[in-house]
Amino acid sequence: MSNQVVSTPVQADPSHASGADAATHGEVIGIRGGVVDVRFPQASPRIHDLLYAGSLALEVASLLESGAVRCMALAPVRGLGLGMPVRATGMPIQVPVGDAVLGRMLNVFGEPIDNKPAPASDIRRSIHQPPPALEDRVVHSDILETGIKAIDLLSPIERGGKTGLFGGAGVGKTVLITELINNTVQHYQGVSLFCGIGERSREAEELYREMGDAGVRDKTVMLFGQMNEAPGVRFLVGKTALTMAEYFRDDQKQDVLLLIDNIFRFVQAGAEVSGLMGRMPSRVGYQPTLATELASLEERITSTRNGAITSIQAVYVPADDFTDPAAAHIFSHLSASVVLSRKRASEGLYPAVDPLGSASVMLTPAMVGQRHYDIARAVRRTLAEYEDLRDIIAMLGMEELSAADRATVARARRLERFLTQPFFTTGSFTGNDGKRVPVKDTLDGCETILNQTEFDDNETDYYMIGSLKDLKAKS
Ligand SMILES: Nc1ncnc2c1ncn2[C@@H]1O[C@H](COP(=O)(O)OP(=O)(O)OP(=O)(O)O)[C@@H](O)[C@H]1O
Repeated sequence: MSNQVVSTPVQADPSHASGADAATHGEVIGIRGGVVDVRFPQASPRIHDLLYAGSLALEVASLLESGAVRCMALAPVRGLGLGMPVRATGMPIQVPVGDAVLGRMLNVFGEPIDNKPAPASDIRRSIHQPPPALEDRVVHSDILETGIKAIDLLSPIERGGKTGLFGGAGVGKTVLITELINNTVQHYQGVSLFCGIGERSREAEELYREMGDAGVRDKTVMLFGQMNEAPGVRFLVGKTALTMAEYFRDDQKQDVLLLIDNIFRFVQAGAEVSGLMGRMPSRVGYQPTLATELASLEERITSTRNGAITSIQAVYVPADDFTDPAAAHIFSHLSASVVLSRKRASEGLYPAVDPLGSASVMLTPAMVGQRHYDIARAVRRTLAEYEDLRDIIAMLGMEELSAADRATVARARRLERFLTQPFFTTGSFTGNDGKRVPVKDTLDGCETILNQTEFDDNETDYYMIGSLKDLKAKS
């Protein structure tokens, strides 16, 4: 199964059949990793055109002098040599769109990697599209409930907006995005697209199986350009996903849920390509075109009068440094950010959502209601006060605290534990059955803890439960 995902078949060469003329023929004049230079003696192709050197697909990335072009290779360049002939197709990568791609696992060309025949769609679209015009965009003011307590309470997801799941290596981004798929896709009125960029093929395989088990594969499209694939593929697969999402939104007038794991790998692939293209690196070694490349993808993820694209994107944060230019740029595109903290993960407080670092534009009284807003603020305040008291507790012990501070600590520790939650997707290795908690129960639970004055119960009873009703069952 996993070797299905890792394979990088190339798109059937359309110029082959049509008998391309001399103007479409060039030769390889330079190879530098995944970047290939080609000279065309007559008319040179345009930016984004697809070329073929044998069966190796290339995409024109920039124009050089005297009919030469610089291209990204879309598969390993092994076997390619200087002087080899190259054919231009005269068009960009075009992928199938529409119902035929539903239930399928595809690559950057929209070709199957699930051992089934190619999607039978008459409609193909170029993967390079402009973002919708400003006047066509609409802002939705609706919340997508996830059933995950920490997210629904502190960083509600905007329907038609973009949410980022930020975190360093191994803090639970993939687990969280898989749980979000499990909790939202089944209840979502529309289609879902999952785009795997630069992650492990094993995760793709697991996801494919889980989608099948959850019975949601039929209204989901899965696209992969994984870790082992050429940087050009990792750079473009997000655009393939967007092209399919745009068709569902604009032509079929459907709402689309777009999940991306991991958008940082798109930036990273751009940096790899940029280095090979010979561009001077910019801050922290990133490509000088980071902001425009990211915008070319993010600006297309938007809602119009036709339908909404709600996107949830995992964002790897290198070395847990949130000032990293890639993380900072991605952050600026989002309406909600869920920050995962290594400290909480190391304490086993999963999902490791940082209550003080996570935020959402939806967390206002007008959007979530005054009660939700007040409870979220009180939870944050209590946890922030506990953070401040931690050093004193570490040095002097709990005994030195005033009665009021001791009550704050007791409430905060109960809140921290109450905001953990068993996941459906981790049930097999934690032994805890997953729980989907309605936001009403989350608010009731937090309110009860915030109003608590007697602390004779056991704080560990609050760990890994769903709503407070489970606490009674547990004790
Ligand atoms: N909600 C959870 N419940 C229990 N364990 C979890 C949970 N989330 C994460 N973990 C543990 O943390 C490990 C890493 O999680 P995950 O693969 O999601 O991290 P990641 O942030 O995607 O990592 P990477 O950046 O390396 O891809 C999991 O294999 C699991 O053991």
